[in-house]
Amino acid sequence: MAMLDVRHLKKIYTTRFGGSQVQALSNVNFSVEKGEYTAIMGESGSGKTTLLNILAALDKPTGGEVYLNGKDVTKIPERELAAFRRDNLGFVFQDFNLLDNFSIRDNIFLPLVLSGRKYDEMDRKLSGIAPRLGIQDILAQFPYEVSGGQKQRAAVARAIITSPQLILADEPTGALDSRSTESLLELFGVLNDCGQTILMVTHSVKAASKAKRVLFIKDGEVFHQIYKGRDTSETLYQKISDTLTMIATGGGRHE
Ligand SMILES: Nc1ncnc2c1ncn2[C@@H]1O[C@H](COP(=O)(O)OP(=O)(O)OP(=O)(O)O)[C@@H](O)[C@H]1O
Repeated sequence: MAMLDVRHLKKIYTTRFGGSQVQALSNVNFSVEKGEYTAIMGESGSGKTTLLNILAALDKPTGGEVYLNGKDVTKIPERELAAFRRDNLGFVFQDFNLLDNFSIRDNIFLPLVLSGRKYDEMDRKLSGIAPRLGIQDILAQFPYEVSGGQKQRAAVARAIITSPQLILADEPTGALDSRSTESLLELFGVLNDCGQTILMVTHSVKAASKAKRVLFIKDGEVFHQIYKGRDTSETLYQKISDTLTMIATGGGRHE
């Protein structure tokens, strides 16, 4: 059984007043096996964020199902959603989403605090991951006192401290300079090598070329996908660029 199974996903937004409708997703189908590292690409407005929000159970689809380890996340009752997300998913966002009034340490602890863990346990978990992320020296500092790259590393620590089934990343390198981008992508690679399943929405060909598989969304469907296989990141980079050019120039479906 696939870890994540997305079936016939459809999302139609209806504007509040005029009743005009936007079809953001028409029929999205794909699955992700445990341990995969997948990037999702597509032109602006192609429905990537909509898809990620539905996978994260932050929004409901108009139709279709999303199974995470056999459980349909679209059917989880509202009152169970926060706990479901906390127990199963790790999030990494473009703008880090750290709380300014919390130290880096407390930001990282937050999901564990919310699920009622003891301080000793939280501290033990953090000691296990902080050196790998290179953030041991900034744990007492506040988000506004550290660099963008450090903030994103703290956000990754917060995402993995609960040992989530799946990391969902939305444009994680979008606010980073090239050095921090490089280091974040390296970190995702290491996490994936250790078995972490990652799904990342990105506009960056560079970021996507570090994944093991790239899905392209167009017109609300999965239009094409590329597996890295034995290719180098450079070869994958070229294949992604070619596909994006084809999409932008209205090329035909490739599957
Ligand atoms: N809340 C909403 N109400 C109405 N339409 C929406 C809403 N959110 C998104 N849309 C529309 O749905 C479509 C898909 O949007 P979405 O944000 O998922 O695309 P995206 O691929 O993530 O774009 P980008 O790369 O620019 O972030 C777009 O046409 C967008 O205008």
